[in-house]
Amino acid sequence: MTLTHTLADPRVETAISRMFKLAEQDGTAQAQLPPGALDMAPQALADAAAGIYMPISADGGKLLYNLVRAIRPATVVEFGMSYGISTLHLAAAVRDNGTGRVITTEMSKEKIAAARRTFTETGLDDLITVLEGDARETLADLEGPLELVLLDGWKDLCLPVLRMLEPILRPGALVVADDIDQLEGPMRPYLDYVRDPANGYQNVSFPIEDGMEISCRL
Ligand SMILES: C[S@@+](CC[C@H](N)C(=O)[O-])C[C@H]1O[C@@H](n2cnc3c(N)ncnc32)[C@H](O)[C@@H]1O
Repeated sequence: MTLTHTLADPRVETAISRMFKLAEQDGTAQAQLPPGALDMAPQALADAAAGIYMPISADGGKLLYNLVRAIRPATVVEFGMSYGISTLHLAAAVRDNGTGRVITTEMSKEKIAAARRTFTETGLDDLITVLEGDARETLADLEGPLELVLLDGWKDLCLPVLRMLEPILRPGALVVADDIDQLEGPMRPYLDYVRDPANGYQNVSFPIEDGMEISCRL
């Protein structure tokens, strides 16, 4: 007997491959960012980077799918949706769990419009709530407990967003942060925080492409 899963659903597989293919042009789009773009305010940077996918890696997506399958969270929260590649992996796992939902956040209107179309095309839209605007505001009143959080927005905001969600993380919750190798500089305050035993996390750096830090709330 062959068991199947939602990542193998042709609608989902096609959308993910299409977006990974388009993301191969990220380097060209990135070169068009104005000088000093990384010093821009979060919204201005999001608007300037609207053409850039910046996705998790293919293996990172599979890891997220497996984590969600194993944990069976009632709510998955994502900081930084972009065009929704990671969101589709999370939602596919929620679909296969038969329970749960994904709450994701994005501040680029262009990306939100495109991602909504993709979520509808893939039939996963009923599981995904897109919160539009700055995650530091849109996630501020979220109700817990949270069992799985993906942090993939602007790197300097990962720590503030984690600190905001920390009171509603349930013991054993996993927090996954992407790009810890490639963007080690901007991620430094976040990594220093979660790796300090005084702050209540058990960590592992997972060697997938640009590196993912997986932190378990104690
Ligand atoms: C690295 S990309 C996310 C990639 C996505 N997780 C994926 O795998 O396809 C980061 C995204 O986070 C968004 N973002 C950054 N800071 C944000 C904030 N404060 N609130 C909401 N979205 C934010 C950016 O606009 C950008 O699209």
